[in-house]
Amino acid sequence: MDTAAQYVVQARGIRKAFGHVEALRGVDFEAKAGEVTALIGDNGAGKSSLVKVLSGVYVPDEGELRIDGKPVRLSSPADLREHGIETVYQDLALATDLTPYENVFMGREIFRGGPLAPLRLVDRRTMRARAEETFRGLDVRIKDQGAPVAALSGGQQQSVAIARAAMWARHLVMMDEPTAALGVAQTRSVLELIRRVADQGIAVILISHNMPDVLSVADSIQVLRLGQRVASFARGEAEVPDLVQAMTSGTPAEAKAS
Ligand SMILES: Nc1ncnc2c1ncn2[C@@H]1O[C@H](COP(=O)(O)OP(=O)(O)OP(=O)(O)O)[C@@H](O)[C@H]1O
Repeated sequence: MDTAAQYVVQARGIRKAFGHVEALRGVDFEAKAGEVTALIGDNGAGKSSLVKVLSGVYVPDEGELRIDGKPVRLSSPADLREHGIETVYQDLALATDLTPYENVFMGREIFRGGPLAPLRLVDRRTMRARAEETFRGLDVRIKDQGAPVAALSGGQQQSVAIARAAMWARHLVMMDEPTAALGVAQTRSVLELIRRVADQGIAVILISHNMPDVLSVADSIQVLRLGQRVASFARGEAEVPDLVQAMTSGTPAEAKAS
């Protein structure tokens, strides 16, 4: 039986309005450790708004948010990091003139002699070694670790952003359309990377418009429509037409038990 404690993140009855627009109208949502949970829905269904609530960017008007079973109030993205939650946004937020390891540690640098050392010298060697260990652990292969991120392919840049999130996340990584700009081969390798991140015991929330991608990688698929969750499918329970049907005409009454 499902219990609150079994979920890394659990949202209940989340409401968020912007003036007269009700972006979220009592959304329920949950994600488990070690699983990829896809969040799908037509344009304007409320996916980005929900992710922004889960990442502390928006404070919900109503509803409850639990992390590891405990009620939390996230009111800034900094709160989120404290809870071990990372987000990979569409623009990746990489500094393209910096190397992969500098990006991994951007804003979280390690200093020689620790945080209280009189001379704040960045410990490049340790940072690079730790970042490379993370890349290896996730099988992210980057030919030239000393080159700026700008020199990498789109797929490799996406992989650096995902590996960075996975390294810092203790609980949850959220990814907004991570394969939208990629070709076929790069998409496949990023999907495999997403699977490996989940296999490390982290909960992954994946927003995607690409139904075959979602079906290939997700353990659970949750469908939003008009600011509400209208369906929830476990792996193997749905094919593309079922997803499209739920996205375009689902009603909460039709939702399968989640
Ligand atoms: N900051 C905002 N101000 C006003 N309205 C907003 C704001 N953010 C979202 N909305 C509205 O809330 C609704 C849900 O939008 P949201 O971006 O969450 O949907 P989405 O499912 O992510 O859509 P898309 O796939 O197009 O990104 C839409 O009607 C949108 O216009």
